[in-house]
Order: sequence, then C-alpha cells, then structure tokens
Amino acid sequence: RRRRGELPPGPVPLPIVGNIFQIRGDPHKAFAELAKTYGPLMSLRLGTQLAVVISSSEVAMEVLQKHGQSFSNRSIPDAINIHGHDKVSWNTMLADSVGWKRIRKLGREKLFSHQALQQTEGQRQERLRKLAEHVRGFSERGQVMNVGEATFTTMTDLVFSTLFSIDLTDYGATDSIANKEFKEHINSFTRYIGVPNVSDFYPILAPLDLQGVRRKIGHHLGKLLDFVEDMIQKRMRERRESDYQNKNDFLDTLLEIAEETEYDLTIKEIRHFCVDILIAGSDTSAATTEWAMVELLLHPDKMAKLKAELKSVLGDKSTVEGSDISKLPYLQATINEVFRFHPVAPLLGPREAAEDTQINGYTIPKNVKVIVNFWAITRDRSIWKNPESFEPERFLGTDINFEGQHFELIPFGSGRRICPGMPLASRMLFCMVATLCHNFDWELEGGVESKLREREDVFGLALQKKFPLRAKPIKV
Ligand code: HEM
Repeated sequence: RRRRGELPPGPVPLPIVGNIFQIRGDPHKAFAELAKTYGPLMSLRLGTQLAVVISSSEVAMEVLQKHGQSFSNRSIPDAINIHGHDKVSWNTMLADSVGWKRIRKLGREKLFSHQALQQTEGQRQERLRKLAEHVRGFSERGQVMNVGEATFTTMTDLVFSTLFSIDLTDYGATDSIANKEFKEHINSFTRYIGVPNVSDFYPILAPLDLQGVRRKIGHHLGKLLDFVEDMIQKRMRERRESDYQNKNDFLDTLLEIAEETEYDLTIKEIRHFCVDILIAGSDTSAATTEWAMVELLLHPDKMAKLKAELKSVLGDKSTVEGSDISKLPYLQATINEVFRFHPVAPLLGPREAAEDTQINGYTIPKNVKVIVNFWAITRDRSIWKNPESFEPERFLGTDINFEGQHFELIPFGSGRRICPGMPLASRMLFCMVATLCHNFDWELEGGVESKLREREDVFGLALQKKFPLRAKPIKV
C-alpha cells in the first residue's frame, strides 16, 4: 500500500537540472536504460518539469486505454506556440475541445474511412507507377540509386496527391525546386522538434527562446503554411468556375465541408490541418518504408520469401492495390516486424495528465508530461524472443496487429489520440514496399562496413536513417 500522492520511483534529481544529465544520447534508449533500475512506471525531473515514463505494455494499456480519458491531451512543446498553430492544430488541441472532436470526426468519416480511401486510390496508383518507372531508369543504366530519397519523394508525393491532386515533382518551376524546398522545410521542422529545448525544461525562460528553436520552427512552419495557402486560394478560384470538375481529393472534401454548416470549418483551420497532415504523414511513412527496404536488403532470405509470395499473388501486375494486402500474410508480417524493429515514433506522441490519476498505486499528478516509451516495449525480452533480430516470422500465425489493441505493438499509439492517418499510412506502406520488391532485385552498395552502418539512426520527430539507403535495382 502506498501513500496517496506518492510519485512513481525514479532517480534522485539534482537541484535545478533535475535528471537532465542522466538522459544522454537518444532519449528513448536512455529512458529504457533507467527503467531497468526504476521499473516500467518511472518519474523523472527534467529541469523544473516532472515527467512520467512508461516502459511496459501493461502500464501502456493502463494509461492509453483504461485511463485514456485522463491522458488524452498532448504535452505541447514550446516551439509549436507560433503562427497560432497550437490553437488550431489537430495535434495540440485539447481532447475535450469542440475543435478537436470535430476534426477527429471529419478524419474518421470523410478522409480516412475505407470508402474515402477508395476514392483517392487512383491518385496513389499513379504515383506508384511513376516510382516503378523511376527505379527502372536506374536499373537500365546499371546505376546505384538513393533509395531513401526515392521513398521520401514518393511518400510526400502520395500524401501530397491525396491532399491536393498535385504531383509535387511537377509543381511550380520547370524542375523540382519546389519539391526540394518542400522536403527541406518538412525535414527541418521534424529535426528541430526533436531538439531538447531549454524552454520546455524551464518554462519561465520560454519567452526568451534561448536556443532559437521556436524561431527556426516558425520559419519552416510559416513556409509550409504559405505553400498550403497558395493551394487553397488556387482551388477556391477553380471551384468558382462553372465547369469545375471535382478532383475528389482531401482539399475538395474539406472545402465542401467548409461550405456546409454541420462541421463549422474555417479556411484557417483547413490551412493548419493540411500542414499537420503533411508534417505528420510524410516523414513517418517515408522513414518506415526506407527501414523496411534496409532490413529486406540485409536479409536476402526474407526478401526471397516476400518476393515468392508477391509473385504467387500478383503475377505480372506491377503495382499493388489496397485490396491485395489481405492476401499477402508474409508482407503483413514483414511490415509488423518493421514497426517493431524500427519504430519511427519511439516515444509516440507525449501526453499530459488532465487530472491526478492513480496508476499501479502511484499518483500521476495533473499537468505532468506522460511519455510512453514504445521503443522499450519493442525490446522487452518478456514479450519478444530475440528482440534484437529482424524476424517477420514471429508474427505469422498470430493475430497481433498495429491497430492499437495489442499493446506490445503500438507504432501508431492507441486510444482516443491514436494516429488518425493509420489507414492511409499502412496502405501506402504496403503498396510501396510491394512495388519495390515485386518489380526489382536489389544489390546493397558497399561491403560489410556499409551493412553495419545501415542500422544507424537519428532521433527527431521521426527516427530516421543516419545514412540514406543506396542500392542498385535490377529489373526482374
Ligand atoms: C508510418 C506512418 C505513421 C506513423 C508510425 C505514425 C505514428 C503516429 C503516432 C505514434 C501518433 C501519436 C499517437 C498517440 O498519441 O497515441 C500520431 C499522431 C498523428 N498522426 Fe500519425 N503516423 C504515421 C502516419 C500518418 C499519416 C500518413 C497521417 C496523415 C495523413 C498522420 C497524421 C497524424 C495526426 C494528424 C496525428 C495527431 C492526432 C491527434 O493528436 O489527434 N500520421 N501518428
């Protein structure tokens, strides 16, 4: 029995800095190391701020599901408090606000439902066809290609075309300058969001923005907002023309909704909402695809099994559709294993306690930051045999999936705040990996040394590869 109000155990904090110096290197790894001593429910003091870190699937279920109501708000980094983004962003709005409930409903019913995704399937098929064509060019010239760059471009393109029906590589100027700039803004945004910020550890210093993180984020966010504003204004002009043909993309759906009264959606909200989707959807999906290709290239036996399955199900078809996925169990097992082995959001989206809550006899006080260390769960030996090796077979014959009910595999989070883009992300991921593996054999550039560095990553909003994957495609 514990005293009411007793905090979860944790390392003794030093005056002023708290436990900051015990979090060296990547935070997910440092938290997992500390949890070996202090357990799966641990308190840390980061500067003046108290945080609670969860490191087991059982406690994750308590927090995200059983007490989900109390932990549905996000902990908002100071750097986001710019351009009014924190007030209207899907990611930061309070879970009991009218705005957040409305945007979730809209996502569920109008954008990411099975029917809505069927409507935008054509857009994605076209992008996948282009990807296959692009890779074929390299195979015909016998050249090594930057697979990471191609997956990022295609994923951003897939998200972009689902939103705006525009091919990012053709947008704007005669070459792909817009594409490069766009990538640069998304990459920089996600990189700076991952930077430990003094303003978050000592909120009293936040107005000074000592590291300039808010200013830098503001620059990139501003560019993305301007970019989307152009899209919206252009589309609104087009929609006023009498012969306008509906493009059936997210933007048309959102503008239609804004014209109705049921959702009470404003153009400003649409602007921030589209930027949220571009940021949340591009890097995460692209990094996961790149990690999938890395592991398949490092494991030729798994690649051979996958190719055999694709050949037997798809035959001569060169692209894969959403409806094919259920017939491809080894592909599903491979993607599950990639989500486990390389979780691109290792700490999910940090939450904040809305009220004092009792978990396992300890008290998590109101307003405290709550971090679920999904990475620690993916390395938990009591759940996974040989967690340090890549084995899709571990998922064959099990009913474990990533949809938020199996707490040992929650790459998209769980509960009320689960990733709304999961149905789109998983479709894009399955189709892209299948397209790259079904149509080509691959040779990894470099020898053993390059193989060792293939798994090095960089922490940010998405856990990215440190060195882009380079390999030679060979047309089959
Ligand atoms: C592999 C791809 C992706 C991964 C691993 C991923 C992961 C996540 C995670 C872990 C969260 C926080 C969930 C939680 O707190 O429980 C999240 C939130 C979110 N994701 Fe994703 N995501 C992916 C792709 C996408 C895509 C494609 C979109 C949109 C098209 C998207 C839109 C969002 C949004 C808007 C939120 C904030 C939701 C809210 O706070 O209500 N994500 N995602």
